[in-house]
Amino acid sequence: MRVLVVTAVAAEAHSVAGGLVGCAARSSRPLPSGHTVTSHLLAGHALARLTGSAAPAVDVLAAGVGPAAAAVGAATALATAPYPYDLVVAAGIGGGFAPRAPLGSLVVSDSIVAADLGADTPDGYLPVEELGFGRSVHTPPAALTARLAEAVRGTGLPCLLAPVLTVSTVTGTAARTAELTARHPRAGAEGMEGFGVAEAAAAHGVPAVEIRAVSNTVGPRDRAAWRIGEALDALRTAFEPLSTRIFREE
Ligand SMILES: O=C(O)c1cccc(C(=O)CC[C@H]2O[C@@H](n3cnc4c(=O)[nH]cnc43)[C@H](O)[C@@H]2O)c1
Repeated sequence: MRVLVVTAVAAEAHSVAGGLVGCAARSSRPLPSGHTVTSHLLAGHALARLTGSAAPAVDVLAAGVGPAAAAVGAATALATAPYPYDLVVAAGIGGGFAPRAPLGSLVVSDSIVAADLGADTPDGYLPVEELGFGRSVHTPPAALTARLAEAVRGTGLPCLLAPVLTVSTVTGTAARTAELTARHPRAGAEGMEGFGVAEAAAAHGVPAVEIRAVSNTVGPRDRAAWRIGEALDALRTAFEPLSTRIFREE
């Protein structure tokens, strides 16, 4: 399986790469945007065994913060890759919805939702579907997300299979948290890139999934409570079983 992992920032990309068991960076491919895709060959990867080539199995890209940067980075990587990808993963730290997704836990997306892609009206929020154009939800393959979540749980880390919201503005008030929770009662996490990555993947006919390691709780802003280091460690741990099990499949 060839996998493109898209993070926002380099620290997240390093955590992902650090979790890819038994491999180091093999090559890097600069994109016209100035970003770099770093390629990793998983040890014993079946494709490499078959071809004898150093074909990369997992490519990691730090594309920038926000859905637009993520979409541009992912789309450019997909369009310029010398081989087709089988899966795109949006990965990074994120806000967790309490009590479902505590600090340091993981959330695997059973849907990737653009939570602010719509219209505000006196009668409430309308998603783009109700405005008559576009889409605000991508649904990853259920069998794949179940296996990803199960693999992550095997590390001992709590892992929720739930909707992951994409927002352009980090939630920082109780009122906004309540609004999002009312609209998405099962939401596990929010981030700022997943929907952009999923749109790019969909344009290339490749399935996409999002994985968030919870660094902070969605709610009133409290910088002292952020656990970014813990979340980056959890992200690294989560990618270990993905690289030893799921990504090795043909
Ligand atoms: O200044 C703040 O209050 C604040 C709170 C949380 C996160 C930020 C960021 O600038 C990080 C954005 C970056 O990290 C992801 N992320 C992490 N936590 C959240 C969150 O609670 N809501 C949305 N995104 C989050 C995000 O994907 C970005 O890549 C600032």
